Amino acid sequence: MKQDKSIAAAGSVLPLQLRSVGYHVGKTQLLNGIDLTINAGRRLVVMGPNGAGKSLFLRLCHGLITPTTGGIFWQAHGPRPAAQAMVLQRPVLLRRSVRANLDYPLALAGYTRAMRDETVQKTLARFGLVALAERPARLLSGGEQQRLALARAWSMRPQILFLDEPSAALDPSATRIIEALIQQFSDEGITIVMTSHDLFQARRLAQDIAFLHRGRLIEHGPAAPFFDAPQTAEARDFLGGALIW
Ligand SMILES: Nc1ncnc2c1ncn2[C@@H]1O[C@H](COP(=O)(O)OP(=O)(O)OP(=O)(O)O)[C@@H](O)[C@H]1O
Repeated sequence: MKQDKSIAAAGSVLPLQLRSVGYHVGKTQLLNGIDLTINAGRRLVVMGPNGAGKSLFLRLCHGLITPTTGGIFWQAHGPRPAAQAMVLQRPVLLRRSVRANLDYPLALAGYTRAMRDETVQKTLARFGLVALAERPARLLSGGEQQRLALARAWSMRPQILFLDEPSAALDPSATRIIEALIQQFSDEGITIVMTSHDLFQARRLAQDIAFLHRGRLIEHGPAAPFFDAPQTAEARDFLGGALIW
């Protein structure tokens, strides 16, 4: 089942603009002076050493936390609640069946019973989850749980998907499946913003890179030039394996 691109076209929430965004807790400045525009249809990978602020960046964009300085601006229509979704490294699943995990957010979004049944069935089929539909979601394997989390996010027809280390806890075969799904979402027109520790994964998936270091955005642009000729010493060290925090 393909996403209906006309929905995105009718009321795009993108681009998403971050203007002088900062975030501090107490006296500690965790993110500082971030200016960035996230354009529709791109795959942006946020990179940087441990503690650079990658997860905070995603949480700010998604609206889980609010900048303490600057602002985050969606395109004029404002984000309808389901226009953006976030999937965490360890997905938060309800203590209920796979089917119920898919049904619940659709019910919250006001889908009728008939629409929910149809959407859930199509989503189960699309993500290879039919045989697992009645299983308790929390008993699925790590790879299956992540697939369910992506399926649940996708079923809400988001225009932009934030993924925080979507395959960090997974083995290579589960990682391949998650990467293929991300690529398919992108092909369907969903904008992807994800963090990754894995340089190989970033090379496979990124069209654009945002490189954070100590809470600052120090490189941002197309992926190929970043990997071939990073502009900053920090990015060069990071790519060479020398910069770990
Ligand atoms: N609520 C908070 N209060 C204080 N410090 C925080 C808070 N949230 C995050 N931090 C700190 O902010 C910094 C950035 O955290 P963040 O989780 O964004 O890093 P990250 O780049 O995702 O790191 P990693 O690659 O290790 O996952 C870290 O030093 C973290 O300890």
